[in-house]
Amino acid sequence: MSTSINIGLIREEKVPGDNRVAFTPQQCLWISTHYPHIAVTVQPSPRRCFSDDEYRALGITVAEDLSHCDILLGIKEVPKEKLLAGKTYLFFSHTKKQQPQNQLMLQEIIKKNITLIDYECLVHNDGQRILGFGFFAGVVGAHNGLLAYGDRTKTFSFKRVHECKDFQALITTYFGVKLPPVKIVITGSGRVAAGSLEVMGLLGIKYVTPDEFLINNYSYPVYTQLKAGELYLRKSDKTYSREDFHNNPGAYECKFLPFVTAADVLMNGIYWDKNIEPLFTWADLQKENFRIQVIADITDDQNGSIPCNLGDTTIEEPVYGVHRFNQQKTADHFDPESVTMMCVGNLPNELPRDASQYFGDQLMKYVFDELLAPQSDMVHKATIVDKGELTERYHYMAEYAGLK
Ligand SMILES: NC(=O)c1ccc[n+]([C@@H]2O[C@H](COP(=O)([O-])OP(=O)(O)OC[C@H]3O[C@@H](n4cnc5c(N)ncnc54)[C@H](O)[C@@H]3O)[C@@H](O)[C@H]2O)c1
Repeated sequence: MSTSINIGLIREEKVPGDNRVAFTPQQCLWISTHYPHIAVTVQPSPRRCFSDDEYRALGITVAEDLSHCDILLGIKEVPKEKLLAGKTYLFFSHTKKQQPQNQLMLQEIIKKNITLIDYECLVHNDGQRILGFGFFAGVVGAHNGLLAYGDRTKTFSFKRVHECKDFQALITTYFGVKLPPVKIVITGSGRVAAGSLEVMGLLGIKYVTPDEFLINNYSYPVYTQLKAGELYLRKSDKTYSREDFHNNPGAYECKFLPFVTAADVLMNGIYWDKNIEPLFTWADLQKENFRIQVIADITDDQNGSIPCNLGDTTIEEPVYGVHRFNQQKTADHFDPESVTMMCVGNLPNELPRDASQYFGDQLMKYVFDELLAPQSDMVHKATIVDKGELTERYHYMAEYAGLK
C-alpha cells in the first residue's frame, strides 16, 4: 500500500521550552510497521528528550519541512507564526477556558483554516480524560518533596530526577536509601496520586490507614492517602457523593485539619477549583501544633488548595520557604519557622522520556484509530476548530475567537 497519510511531530517552540514529544522513536517505528500507509516525519529539535539521531537510527525521517503532512502532533501551544495553514493540529492549546495568553493563537488558527483537536478535550465515554502527564508529575513531585525533607532535616539526600536518564535510572538511586521515620500524607486519587504512591512503594514506605496515621507515631517511615471521599463531607448531612461533590463543591467542608498536626510531609495531588475549600488556612499554619515541614504541592494552584502556595517554582529552583507567621517567602528555604514549598508547574519535564512514552502509549491505544477514522465522536468532541470554523460545542468562545 502506498503512503496515504503523513504525520508530523513538530518541534516544541513555546518559551520556556518543553522537552516532551507525542511519540518516541520506538513508537514511530511501531506505527510504520503496523500502519504501512502512514509515514511519520520528525522536525529536528535540539531540546527534545529523544535526539534526532535516536529517530534516524530507527529509520524515521527527520526533516525541517512538514508541509507535506496532514496531521501535526505537538505537546504545548504553538507560536502563531509557526502555524501551518490548512493542517490538522493536536496539542494542549489551553484555550477552552479562554485563557488570554492563547487568544491570538486561536484567532490565527481560525484565520489559517486549521483544524485544532485539543488533547485535554479527548475523554472516555464516562468523561475521564484520556491523555495526561499526571502519573509522572506524581512520581517527580513525591521525589522532590522527599528530597526537600531530606535536605531540610539533614537526614538523607536524594539525587535530582532530571540528572537521571529515565525512571529506571531513578529507581536504581533508591537502593539502600534509609529514610527516617517520616510521616507522609498524600491527597487525591487520580494519576498524580498514583505516581506518588508508586514512589512510596519503591522506597518501601509502609501504608497505614488515615485513622492509624492520626493516632500513632512510628519508628519507620509511613504514608496515608486521603481520597476526596475522606477529605470532603457535605456540610448538611456529613455524607459524600462523588457526583454531588463534583457538581456542588461549595456544599462540602474539608476534613484535612487534623492531619496538619500528624504529618511531616504533605504531597498534594487533589483536583481543585475555587469553590472547593482549601486543605487548611493561614490561621492554621500559625498554630503551635502545625507539624508539616514540607509541602509538595503537585496540584499547584497559587492560593489554591494550599494557601501558602505563593506561585510556581522551577525545575532549577524547585523549592522556597514560606514564613508561617508573616506569610512571606523566607531567605532560607529551610527556616525553622517556615514551611518548605515545592511548587514546580512542569514536573513531567524532569522525566520526559518516560512521560513521553506513557503519553504516546495512551495516544496509540485510545485515540490513534479514532483519529484516522472518517468519523469519530471522541475526536469530534475534542475538535475546537474545524477547518477554520469554531465547532458547535465551543461556540461559547466566539468572542474570544474574534468572531463577534
Ligand atoms: N505540577 C505539575 O507538573 C502537574 C502535572 C500534572 C497535573 N497536575 C495537576 O494535578 C492535579 C491532579 O491531576 P491528575 O492528573 O491526578 O488528575 P486526574 O484527572 O487523573 O484525577 C483527578 C481526580 O479528581 C477528580 N475530579 C475530576 N473532576 C472533578 C471535579 N469537577 N471536582 C472534584 N474532583 C474532580 C477525579 O475523579 C480524579 O479522581 C490537577 O490539578 C492537575 O492540573 C500538576
